[in-house]
Amino acid sequence: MSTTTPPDETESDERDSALVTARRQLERAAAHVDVDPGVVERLKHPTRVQQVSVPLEREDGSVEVFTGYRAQHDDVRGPYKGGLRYHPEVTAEECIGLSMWMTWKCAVLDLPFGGGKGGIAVDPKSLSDDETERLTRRFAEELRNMVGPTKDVPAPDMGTDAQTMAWFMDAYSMQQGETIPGVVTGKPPVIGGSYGREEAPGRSTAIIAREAVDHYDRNLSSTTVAVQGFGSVGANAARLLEDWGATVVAVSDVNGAIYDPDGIDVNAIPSHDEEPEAVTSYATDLADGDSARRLSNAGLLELDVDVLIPAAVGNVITADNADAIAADIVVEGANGPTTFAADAILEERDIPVVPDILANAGGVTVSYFEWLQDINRRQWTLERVNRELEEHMLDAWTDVRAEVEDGGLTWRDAAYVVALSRVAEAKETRGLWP
Ligand SMILES: NC(=O)C1=CN([C@@H]2O[C@H](COP(=O)(O)OP(=O)(O)OC[C@H]3O[C@@H](n4cnc5c(N)ncnc54)[C@H](OP(=O)(O)O)[C@@H]3O)[C@@H](O)[C@H]2O)C=CC1
Ligand SMILES: O=C(O)CCC(=O)C(=O)O
Repeated sequence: MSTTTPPDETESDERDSALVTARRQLERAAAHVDVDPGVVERLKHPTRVQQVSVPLEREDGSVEVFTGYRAQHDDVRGPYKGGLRYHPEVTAEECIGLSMWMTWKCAVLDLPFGGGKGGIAVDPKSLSDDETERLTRRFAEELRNMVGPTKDVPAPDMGTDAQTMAWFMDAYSMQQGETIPGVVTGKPPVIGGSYGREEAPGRSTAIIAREAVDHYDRNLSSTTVAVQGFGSVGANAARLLEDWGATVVAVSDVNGAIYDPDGIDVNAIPSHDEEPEAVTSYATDLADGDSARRLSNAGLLELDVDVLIPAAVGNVITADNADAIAADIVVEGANGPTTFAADAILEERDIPVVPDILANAGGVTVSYFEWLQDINRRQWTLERVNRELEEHMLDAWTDVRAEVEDGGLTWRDAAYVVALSRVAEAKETRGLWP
């Protein structure tokens, strides 16, 4: 057993950074794994973090300089892997925490990757398409020495999409003097992207929610679901769960939520990439007599539903509202939606939280399929992608469930135990210490 002391669970702050939360989660899980404490200490820190200035010529001719980051946490199992986020609150500390979660996510899914994450502190809604392209191309130039198909492979995250990846790939390829599709994943299929990547994190969240419902002896057709966020993760998870028979009673965008106890037609609402902020404008467009009503994002989290899927930003379930969560099961579609203190409160209240590093891992799993397709210069069908994704998710679910059932662990601790064991074994086998 590790000699690492589990942290005090009563310490709480909803402003905890992703890094603080990720370190506490690691310390807690390490107490359940026979791992060298030196390895755990090393894994609390990234290998490196690059901060870059990204100058942008705005449409009016002025120049604005944005700050970008790329955090590389660990690569013992393979190249660093993880998304690029465009959001005003991106910081070095957030990228490090998110890169730690990528290390665990890739290990839970047994993918040959380590963890990375990056982004630019910018509001993407304030940029024209041309400005986003110029910003992305310059960011790719600044990161050119860090990234590459065998070194570090970025992908989409909040505020970025397939087009962003296409610009990044093109800028990198032009610098290298040859076309290198495998430098990023999540590209459009016409330039080496994989079918099914865009909906994959939502699909895996839906698969894991379906398995969790079954695990707790419920039937999907009598399951109510509330989903926060209607982007790549939230919209796709909501639509699939509805297709599979669940009743999605609430969804939200940045401005608020809509709620209808009889169910919302989630296919009728554009997702974030189709039309940002469409959920609340859909509510405004509802004809008189429709039963859907407006709710705040905080109100959505407290609905009495079978399954709650936070799929937008981090730190939304905190010590302040964990006592008010009325869902029977929480499935994390977003990265880091539950603070460390909230986790302890939900555990005390017997509300299972199926963690991000398992539930939303479909994104990086299909990124892995895309990387393989790029190396082999051969495209898979959507049917094959979805079939293999389903298999990978069910294998990971089975591995994590075994730790829950055999070890009496929470779902988060169980996922960490699976991941940390694999990372630690790789380090010991390679002789890389710490
Ligand atoms: N994309 C990916 O491949 C993966 C993403 N994730 C994680 O999932 C989460 C969502 O990412 P993704 O779906 O890609 O993001 P998108 O940018 O596609 O969509 C984000 C959604 O969240 C809404 N939103 C933004 N801010 C808030 C807020 N403060 N409160 C409530 N809703 C908000 C947006 O509303 P609006 O339309 O109004 O702007 C939009 O509906 C993030 O935590 C991300 O790290 C995890 C795995 C993979
Ligand atoms: O597809 C990837 O490489 C990573 C996606 C991502 O950033 C995530 O899973 O949080």
